[in-house]
Amino acid sequence: MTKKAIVSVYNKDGILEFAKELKSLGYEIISTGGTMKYLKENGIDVINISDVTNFPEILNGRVKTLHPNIHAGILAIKDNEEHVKTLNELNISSIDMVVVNLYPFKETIFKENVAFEDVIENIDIGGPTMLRAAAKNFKYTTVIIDPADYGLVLKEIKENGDVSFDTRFYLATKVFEYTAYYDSMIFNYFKYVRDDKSFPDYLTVPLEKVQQLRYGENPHQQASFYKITLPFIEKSNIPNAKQLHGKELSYNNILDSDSAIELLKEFDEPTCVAIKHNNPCGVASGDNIFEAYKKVYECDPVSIFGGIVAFNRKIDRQTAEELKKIFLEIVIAPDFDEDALSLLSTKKDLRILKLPTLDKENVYYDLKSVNGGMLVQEKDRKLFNEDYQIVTERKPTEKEMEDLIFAWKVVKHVKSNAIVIAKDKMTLGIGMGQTNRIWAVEHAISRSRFDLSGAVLASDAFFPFSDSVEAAGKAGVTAIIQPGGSIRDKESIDAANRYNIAMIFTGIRHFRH
Ligand SMILES: NC(=O)c1ncn([C@@H]2O[C@H](COP(=O)(O)O)[C@@H](O)[C@H]2O)c1NC=O
Repeated sequence: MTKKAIVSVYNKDGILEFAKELKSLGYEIISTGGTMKYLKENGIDVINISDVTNFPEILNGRVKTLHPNIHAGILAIKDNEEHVKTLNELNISSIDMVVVNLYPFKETIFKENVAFEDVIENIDIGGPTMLRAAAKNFKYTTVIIDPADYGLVLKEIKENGDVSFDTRFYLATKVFEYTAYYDSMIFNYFKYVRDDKSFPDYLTVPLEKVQQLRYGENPHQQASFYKITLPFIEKSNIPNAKQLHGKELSYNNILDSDSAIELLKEFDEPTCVAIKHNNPCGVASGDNIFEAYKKVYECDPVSIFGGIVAFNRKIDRQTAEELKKIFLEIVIAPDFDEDALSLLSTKKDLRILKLPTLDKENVYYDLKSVNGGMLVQEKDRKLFNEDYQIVTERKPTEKEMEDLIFAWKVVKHVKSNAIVIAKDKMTLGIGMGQTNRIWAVEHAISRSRFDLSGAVLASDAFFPFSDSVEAAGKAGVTAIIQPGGSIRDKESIDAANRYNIAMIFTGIRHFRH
């Protein structure tokens, strides 16, 4: 019996050549309106889908292939006598191949100012229905969703007379991969339009591969990088950064760049951030980014080696000249002066990334994987409560207050237990990832290269004992910012008063695990 293929494609790339070859291999082609017209105009004889359904395409194309004559033809188990008998009785032809790709939902939602009606019309219904039916019945039906697979299918038919089981299984898997992704975009888009910020019972996230990575966190681990393809989430992130120069990004580069960008977003004034192993090793604000970078370098000239450095202003030649002096993995900025870029580009291996924006609106859920699951939370985008309290006898001076806010912004991005000591909008000591708070304080003090007199200290969570305040006081710290909330707060406040330290309770903590 003549084999039959349904061809109904939005993306017509390669379809002419494919259809021509299919015909020459003895297939009959059944097509929908636009596809039929295109194939016929190009000299390929096809059967109108309406001649199979005995029904016109109606409702502006909303219903064209949704018919039992089509779906029974696709879904019948070809070696099941009952199924074959039913097809014969109802005069339904068996379908051997389904070639379908879908309305461009993603491209539509990414259009600027797109009308919701347009979005709705670009939800393909008939296409996924045929694809899913054919993919379910892959033992008997070949299904092609991706034009890249036309060649593979033709090759197998030419060489073996049919498509192999393995290939049909592979093609069916691709269908479910894509239709799940497609539906996930629709679900997230609807939720967004409804302004629904709840945590759904079933969470699907539309993720598209950006890059097959050379390896994961370590060279023996394979890895890939995916981006969320939703138009309403902020663009100031690593998947949207444009690489202007250098080797391809590694897994760890992507993680560190993400941390750098997220920290940078806390600041409006010219600021530079240096990240090493996912923690800041220097952060500073200044009148310009050259000054900010010089301060960052001074914070910790050892750790910055091989680090990631990010700026919230365009990079000029003077700053590029400084950056060029040391080995850095990545430089990130919203833009680069031409001469600065050519100077940095003389460093063969330096990766240079340009950020499209630094906006911080509409973040997607914060997702973190655990073995066998995913933790989902809101992103930590709050800095402190409006009603923060000054709990000591002495209030912070205006200068201390500026430095306290600076240190608080930084400590939010340091792995817990986290302590940041800062002065003149520059980190002087950072204690990160310690298993108790006093060690984080001691680390921040002992690793500092500076005299800490007049410096301020930020702690990401409350002090359980007064020992941290004592250590800070002895080191010369004059003001502290911390959440408060310990049952021993009074002991910390008393210690602060003894050292004439001004202390603020923010009422909000910033653990980062
Ligand atoms: N409504 C239907 O029965 C239906 N059947 C197939 N489609 C889609 O229509 C498109 C092709 O249409 P045309 O051949 O008219 O250009 C394909 O993307 C296909 O997935 C349909 N359209 C939307 O649901």
